[in-house]
Amino acid sequence: METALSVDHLTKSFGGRKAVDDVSFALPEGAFLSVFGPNGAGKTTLLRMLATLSRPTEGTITLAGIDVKEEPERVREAIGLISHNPMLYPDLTAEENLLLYAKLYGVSDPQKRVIELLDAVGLKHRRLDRVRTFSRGMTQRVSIARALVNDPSVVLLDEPYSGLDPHAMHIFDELIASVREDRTFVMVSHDLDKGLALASHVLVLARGRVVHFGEKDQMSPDEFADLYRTTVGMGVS
Ligand SMILES: Nc1ncnc2c1ncn2[C@@H]1O[C@H](COP(=O)(O)OP(=O)(O)OP(=O)(O)O)[C@@H](O)[C@H]1O
Repeated sequence: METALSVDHLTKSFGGRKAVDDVSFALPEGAFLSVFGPNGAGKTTLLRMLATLSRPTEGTITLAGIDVKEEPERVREAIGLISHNPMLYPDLTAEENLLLYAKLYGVSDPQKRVIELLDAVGLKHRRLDRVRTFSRGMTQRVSIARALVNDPSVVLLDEPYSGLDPHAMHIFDELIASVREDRTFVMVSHDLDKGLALASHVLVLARGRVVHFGEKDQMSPDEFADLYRTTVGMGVS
């Protein structure tokens, strides 16, 4: 199986402090990595480097065979990012926002793709409303549609469940299941149950370092819960 994502000796320093400290792991195509760890462990910093939003201080990231430092534009075409920032224009409608991204990525038949995506996230009926009139959960749903507009091979998710009600969480789970085939996922989550349910691989960080990386099935849920408790006990960095 092809390697979808390879992270080698990755470090990010802010001032003298290492937020991510010598992290290495590799994921095969189609894997779903859940990243866990206490506040300040370096999860978002890691995800931001994968998303080309932050430059590594040391080490390399190879995503879909492309070196992130050398060709960040090509990497951006291969990824979709769902984060706390919805990356939407509040004064544009849901449809206008998605059309903008679809055209930016050169999607063929953008109108059709946008309607499909809005339908998939349960917002087709609100497509002509401005995003500023949406609730947080609805905005999050448009943001999920935005992240999938370019049909990315790697999807990066930072706490995707935050702000979603149980119904929207269910829609999100179904959406992920429906787009999961042939894609690789990296998801930062504080929700152990949700994260483990989706994961094929698990990464636990504390103080920027890898505490555990492996296939989910290498450990029983109880063993994992014990490991996580110990990690959280390592505290905020
Ligand atoms: N732009 C920045 N400038 C300085 N320090 C930063 C910056 N971004 C993150 N840090 C520091 O890096 C460390 C890791 O932060 P990060 O946001 O990656 O943690 P996290 O695991 O995502 O935490 P949380 O679970 O609270 O979201 C923290 O000590 C944080 O203060």
